[in-house]
Amino acid sequence: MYSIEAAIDDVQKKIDREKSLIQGAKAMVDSTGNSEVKQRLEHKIREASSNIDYLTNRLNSLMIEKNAPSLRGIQKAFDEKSVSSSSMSSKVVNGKSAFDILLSKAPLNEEIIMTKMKFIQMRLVVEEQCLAGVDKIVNLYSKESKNYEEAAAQREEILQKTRLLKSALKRYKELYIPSDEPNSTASETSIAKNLFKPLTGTVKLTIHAIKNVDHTDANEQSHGAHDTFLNIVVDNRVVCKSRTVQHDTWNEAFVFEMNKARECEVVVYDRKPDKSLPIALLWVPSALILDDSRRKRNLQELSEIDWKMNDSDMLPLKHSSSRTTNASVSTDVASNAGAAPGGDKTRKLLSQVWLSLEPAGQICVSLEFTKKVPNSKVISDNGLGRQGAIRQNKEEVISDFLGHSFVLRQFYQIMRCAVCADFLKDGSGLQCAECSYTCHRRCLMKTINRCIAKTHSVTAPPEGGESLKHHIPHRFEPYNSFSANWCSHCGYFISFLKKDCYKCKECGITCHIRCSRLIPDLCGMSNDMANHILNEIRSTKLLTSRVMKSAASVSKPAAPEIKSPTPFSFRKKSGGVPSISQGLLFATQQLAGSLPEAPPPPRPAIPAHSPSPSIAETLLKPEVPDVKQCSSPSSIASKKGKPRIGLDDFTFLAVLGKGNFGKVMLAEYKHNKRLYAIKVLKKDSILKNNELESLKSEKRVFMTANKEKHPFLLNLFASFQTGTRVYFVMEYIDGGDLMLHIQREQFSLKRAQFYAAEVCLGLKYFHENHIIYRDLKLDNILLCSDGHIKIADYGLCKENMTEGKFTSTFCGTPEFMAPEILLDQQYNRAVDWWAFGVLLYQMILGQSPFKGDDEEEIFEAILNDEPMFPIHMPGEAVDIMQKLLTRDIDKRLGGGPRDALDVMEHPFFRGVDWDMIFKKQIEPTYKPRTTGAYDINNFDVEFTRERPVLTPVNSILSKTEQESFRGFSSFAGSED
Ligand SMILES: Nc1ncnc2c1ncn2[C@@H]1O[C@H](COP(=O)(O)OP(=O)(O)OP(=O)(O)O)[C@@H](O)[C@H]1O
Repeated sequence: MYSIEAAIDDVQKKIDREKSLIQGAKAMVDSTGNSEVKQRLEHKIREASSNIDYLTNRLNSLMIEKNAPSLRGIQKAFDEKSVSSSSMSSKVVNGKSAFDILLSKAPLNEEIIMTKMKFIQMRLVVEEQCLAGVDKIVNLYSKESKNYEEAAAQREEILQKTRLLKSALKRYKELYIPSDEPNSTASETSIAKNLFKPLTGTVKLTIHAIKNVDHTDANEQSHGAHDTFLNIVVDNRVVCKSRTVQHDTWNEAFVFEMNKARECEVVVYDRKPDKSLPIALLWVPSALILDDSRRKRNLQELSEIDWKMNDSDMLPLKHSSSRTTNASVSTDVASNAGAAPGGDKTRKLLSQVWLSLEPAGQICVSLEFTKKVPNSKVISDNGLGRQGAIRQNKEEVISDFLGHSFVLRQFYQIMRCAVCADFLKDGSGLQCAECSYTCHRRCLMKTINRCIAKTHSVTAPPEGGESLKHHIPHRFEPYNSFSANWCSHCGYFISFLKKDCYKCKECGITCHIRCSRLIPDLCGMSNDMANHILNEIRSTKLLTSRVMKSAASVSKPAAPEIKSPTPFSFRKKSGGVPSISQGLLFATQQLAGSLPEAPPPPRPAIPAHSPSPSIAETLLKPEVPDVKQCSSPSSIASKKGKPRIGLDDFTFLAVLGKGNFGKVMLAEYKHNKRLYAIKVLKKDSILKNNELESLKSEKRVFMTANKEKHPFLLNLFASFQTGTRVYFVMEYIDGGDLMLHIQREQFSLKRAQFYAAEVCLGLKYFHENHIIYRDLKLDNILLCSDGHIKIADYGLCKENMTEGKFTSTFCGTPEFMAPEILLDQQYNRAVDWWAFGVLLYQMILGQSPFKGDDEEEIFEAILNDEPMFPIHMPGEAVDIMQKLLTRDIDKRLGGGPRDALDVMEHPFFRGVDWDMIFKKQIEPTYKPRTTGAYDINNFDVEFTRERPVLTPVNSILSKTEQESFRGFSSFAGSED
């Protein structure tokens, strides 16, 4: 149990210890004549003094906690306030580097101690794994063989490294002081969480020198000369060796490739005639390089921006730009992006910086990194640019076993199998999508826990199956420790000192408190033993049933043998895991079984409506027409007398836009010459990407928008389909989207506020109708000719999201995705308010709050960086953005039960008459210029220069697949 008195006592003892260390060292300094020994002792004195500083700080806060706990709250509130009110406060702006954790001069704090302990623990685990491997080799060969010798030497090296690491760990443990504040020190950085993120690129590492290391022969006689060399190790493979030097100075550069590598290590050796052993090491997990590379990029970009004020307008300008109009911002940005073909960019991460070696010493290095980003992942624009939305299909369930829905996952942490307690060596394993139970693929069949999501008891038997009747409950009690522990259920590393860990007093297993209810009551029984007993039960049962059967066969003729159902099933496809499309096909076949047979398809009609009929003819000829599609203008009226609509009724005039999912074209309705925007989606890609349900949902959301003719939501005129495509016929908004307009000119604060108010009402309506929009961005806000806006693109909407309901699909447009989506957590409508914050930031400041060269960097920025605001920006504007861009959903503006109302009441919207906004009675400050209905100047030339034709689709859909689109077509409210 934590007691402040005990903690104070503990810190005091630690301070005294450091003081006596200093005294001892000082006495030795006076008595030695060896300059190197002197230098090392002096370093030890400095180190102990810095430890005393840290410990004294901790002692002071403990005293406050003891004597005036109320002051602590005030202090905390003050700290928080000073962070939020400082508009320039940001990890990026402060220039904080991910390498700070390794800097030799970094003043100690709890975060550094915790992270270092985690680093060392992880490294120890890796060494442990290597040792196990080497041990196998040692046992395999005879003592005389060369392989044996090599393996034995390697073994000794690993043992020495382990000794060094353990001694470092001991040092940090001695400095650690427990705190009662929940999660005070345990808030892990993203680096600590994703230690094993793979990294691909080229590293240039220059080693300048080392100092203060414990050389093996540091005695009076050596006079500072040692034969020392370094190895650079990437994922346990030596990639570079340095030359041997005598005075710890190299100035040697090493260039090496990291290919999906997870760690890089510099190991310092003292060369000896018989064997050379490591004396110090530096461990750099890939996550550090990735994180620092991203921060450096953002710093560089920020340094190029000059925040200027112009009345109420904030204009971020680029130094390099001698622009007179805002339009050149986007040109600048675009050319900057173009400078990185293939996504390769070299970043100088460290320049002659001293980092800490473990267990003692420092190393001076310079580090450059050129990240290799696959072309497909490069974000083409550093500033504001179009970005398609992404939707990740749900991970494929590859096995249903004991109620678990196992998906194959790749982890970026060291994970432990819940069955055999061994590590997931290559980071891949099975995890239940429902309860997070994690195991090796090979251990699946040895699992004995049932998924609690499906039953109330973890050991309940499967239907007709066997179960263990043992109930020996674990005796769990809260546990805090420095040692590396993994959860016996979900397999994740248990964060140090997070007060969410249990350890069984009897058998010693550890788990998260939240996972403890999922662990079966089999204290003291190994998984192997449990399986053994289960097998015994099974064979006894089988034997008994055979005996019974043979007794019965004396009187009855033998019945055919019925195979007992297997308790698990792998969903198989030829050659392994089934594909999503196979799964879908299966689903649609199932669905088809419940649908009435469709009439045989009529002969395809050749449309005569396209601006280039010859192309259209060739394109459309092979199509299997829609079962309900009208084939000629005369068929506008259906059997029921309701009008029908089809491809023949439109003339395509121009391409207006393209997204990740479809293409939007301007089309003229032949019957009244009215213009519509038609979104065209290919059926085969809908099926291939498992997006049938979202297509249907998109249409239902259109219906919801149509229902009230909401002023700020795009309405649907009709929908129809051909054999290969589906079409949404939408009202045409001729002013273009806000992405185009912001690239033309910066919005004034007033203009941004006006658009934000209208968007806010659109979101409010969606949320009231239990829809989360999930794709708010400038590209999806269209500007009408009267200057008002309409929200478009309902492709990512999630319906039925009543209050308190959560969902989990990973989707959105990278720069706008809320942290909870990125963290794979369950999320709710608050994600729309996060995106609203990003949108507001972009509209007001003309750039994104979270930037990166690729998706990965953007995601890291969203999870770690604080957005920056110009110093002169009005307080309410900063405040609303900070409140919307709050990572904690419960604290996020709009995240509460009052939803939009809280946003509408924020001082940023002070003076806004929401009723007048809704009735469009506020005159917009800006109206897009158009010369007439057919003017497409408000659309990106990137799209409008394309020919408005439908490209050929080669695939032919089966009847069942066609059937799955039944019900899509509708016109003026009528369904097919
Ligand atoms: N009704 C419309 N009137 C005018 N232009 C439109 C209309 N609907 C869409 N657009 C234009 O087409 C572009 C792409 O449309 P949309 O966002 O619906 O496609 P998408 O494939 O779903 O895109 P994303 O990948 O962003 O989800 C829009 O950014 C806009 O410029």
